[in-house]
Amino acid sequence: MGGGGPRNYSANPNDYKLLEEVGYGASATVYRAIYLPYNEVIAVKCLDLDRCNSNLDDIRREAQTMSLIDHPNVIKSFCSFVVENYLWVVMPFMAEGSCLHLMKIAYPDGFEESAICSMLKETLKALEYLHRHGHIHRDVKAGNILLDTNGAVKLGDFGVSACMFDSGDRQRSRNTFVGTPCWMAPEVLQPGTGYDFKADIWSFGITALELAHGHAPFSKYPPMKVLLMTIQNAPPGLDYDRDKKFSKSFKEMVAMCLVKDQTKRPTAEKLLKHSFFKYAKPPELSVKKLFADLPPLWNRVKALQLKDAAQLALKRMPSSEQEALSQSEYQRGVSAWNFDLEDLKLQASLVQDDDEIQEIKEEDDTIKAYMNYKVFASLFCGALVNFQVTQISLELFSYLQEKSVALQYAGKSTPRKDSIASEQESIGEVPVAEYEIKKGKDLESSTPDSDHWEKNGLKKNASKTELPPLTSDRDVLPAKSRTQTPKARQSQSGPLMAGAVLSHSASERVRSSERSEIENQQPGDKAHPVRRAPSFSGPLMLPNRASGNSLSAPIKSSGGFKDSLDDKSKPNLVQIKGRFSVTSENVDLVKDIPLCTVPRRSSQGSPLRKSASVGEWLVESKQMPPSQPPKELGVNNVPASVLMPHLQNLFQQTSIQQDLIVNLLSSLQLSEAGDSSQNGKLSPLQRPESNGIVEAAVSEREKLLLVKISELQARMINLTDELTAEKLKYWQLQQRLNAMSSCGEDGDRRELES
Ligand SMILES: Nc1ncnc2c1ncn2[C@@H]1O[C@H](COP(=O)(O)OP(=O)(O)OP(=O)(O)O)[C@@H](O)[C@H]1O
Repeated sequence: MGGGGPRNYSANPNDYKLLEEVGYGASATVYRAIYLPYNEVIAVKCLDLDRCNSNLDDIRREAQTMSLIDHPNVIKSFCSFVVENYLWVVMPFMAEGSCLHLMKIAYPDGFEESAICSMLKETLKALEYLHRHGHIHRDVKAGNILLDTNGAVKLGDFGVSACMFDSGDRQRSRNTFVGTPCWMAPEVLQPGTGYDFKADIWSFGITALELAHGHAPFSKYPPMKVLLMTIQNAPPGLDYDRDKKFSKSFKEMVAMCLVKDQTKRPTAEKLLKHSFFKYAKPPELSVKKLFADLPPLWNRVKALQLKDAAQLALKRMPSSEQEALSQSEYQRGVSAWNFDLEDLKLQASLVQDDDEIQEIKEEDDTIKAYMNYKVFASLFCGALVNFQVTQISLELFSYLQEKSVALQYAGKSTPRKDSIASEQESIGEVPVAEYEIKKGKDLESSTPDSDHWEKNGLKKNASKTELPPLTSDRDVLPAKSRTQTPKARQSQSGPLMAGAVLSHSASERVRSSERSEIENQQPGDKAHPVRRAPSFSGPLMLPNRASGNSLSAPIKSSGGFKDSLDDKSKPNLVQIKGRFSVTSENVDLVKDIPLCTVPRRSSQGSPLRKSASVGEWLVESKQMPPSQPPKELGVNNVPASVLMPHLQNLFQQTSIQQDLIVNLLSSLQLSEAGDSSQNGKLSPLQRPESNGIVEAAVSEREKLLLVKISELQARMINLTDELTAEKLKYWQLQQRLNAMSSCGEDGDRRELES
């Protein structure tokens, strides 16, 4: 597919030299790149097709649509083509990144009104154009408003990632939607009501609040709560007291957008005439100055990623789970939500209030929480809950494994081990404090190692032409950026034409199996290590982003999006709670990590197990000498802030173990004393014997007690194993039930169809 711009861009990946990563989303990583024939800096968005499950013909169609877009405020694509399992989309490089990035790095409390006004006006122009041409964007948010060095503002994420999730099925009524809950209009969240381009106006209003406050309303809540609040609460808005610094017209404009009744929301065209936009300054004046003193985009992105990684590492501490999940999701600006609204509402109805969420938080025990998820899911085992969060569930498992590994001090390999290591390595190299932007420029000193590409099995451009500096003296490559470069194992590339697309379709059909493969791939084989960093709060890497994100969906009047017709493509969900779910695709993982993540005692003897009685992890001190540092944690490289909670955790567990032994000892002593007195005898300890005899008796007694303790421990292990086995059986039964229920539904549907 040739470019629609004044120049043509080839579909040969060798003509492109990928440089630094400048952004990442749910299923794509964006790179600054050079188009070698023109020596021109461009952006390449590498969309991981394995992470999307939509019809590639639709992708082609949407990509074509995107190339036809011609508006100064909408990012267009020059061309797009498939490189192995990635769709490369070539587009103009927006050197200052997204508004979200800018806020995160330098304006955490939002921008001043004049800048917001300019940004919003440009965005609104883009929406007006898109709506006029029959498109809904569906993902308007600060993360998709892109800025150029001259202050130009463009709406991004149009039709590319969006189209990926919008299969041809969208013409049929369906019930799934992809978007970001905080920005989603109530009618979008309410199945059956249907929505149209006015949904973009709601998102636009939310984006206005986001730019004003530095975060979207409800962003600190988990998605189900956001869903409920959006539907049930009064619309958010600028507060007349709290937001004193903002003008009345700004407040009014926002209020007009955030009306629940979509028919009462203004069109983009009408909104552009609102008094708020009347005196908007040109963005070259109001926006350009915002990034005057900032380091280059890629260094900002790198700093944010490192900060994010550090936060994620801290978040692994169980106490901060829930909120952190939501926050990080939001902070990463990712919109990979895909859920069946009916089912999600079912779940949401169970999340009654903050107390309940708090309860989960306070359990402070991921294992326990995981079991709650199982119970939760069992309530719905017949209902086929389709909250597809395969990646997150894998990450949850990985996290659990990591937690076990960290506690074990043993070198057992886990699927995530390498990514943790690399994450920790990064953290170790750049202290958390340095992530702050005030030191962001330090990152510029990191330079790339050109062999690194090849070492990592990543794409290295065929051309070795040395290029003169292309943008500015800021064009310094960060050392690690290439590890995030997508691989092109074979250059099976070419324009995104039917042939290429169809040839790829075969791989699409085996995506489920590939997904698990992806999770198990070797470290050097990773295309996006940062994006896949183990995290509770990472994007929902969905196997089936089957609808929704595209602005190129034809404008539909109310009434669509009712039936979910793609249940078959959805893996059976086994456990679910919030964003965590275990699908049948995870069965192997589940087996690898025994249910409840209670490590079975292997022939070598696992040093870690779960006590059936105290519900806490017991660690056998013999097998985990305190002096030995945990290998996986890479003590030397991990900041104390990251390590401390692990150590505290460990300390706590060791104390519990000690307490348990002391209690056992005293209770045994008591019972023996009782036995002896009952027999009318003094216990050996009470007999007036010589010291030597007493000592011998005491040591004999200690031995006995130790034997008893061992017996008790062995019993506990057996009980735990039995419990695990029972849980496994229970889970298998649940699986069967699910299968039966989906068979029944299929049968019903076929009957209805016939
Ligand atoms: N042309 C571009 N120039 C510079 N940076 C870009 C460009 N396009 C995207 N980015 C950056 O990359 C990030 C991710 O891009 P994009 O939103 O298109 O990916 P995505 O996978 O569709 O994300 P999501 O769907 O989660 O919003 C953006 O937030 C932005 O910071």
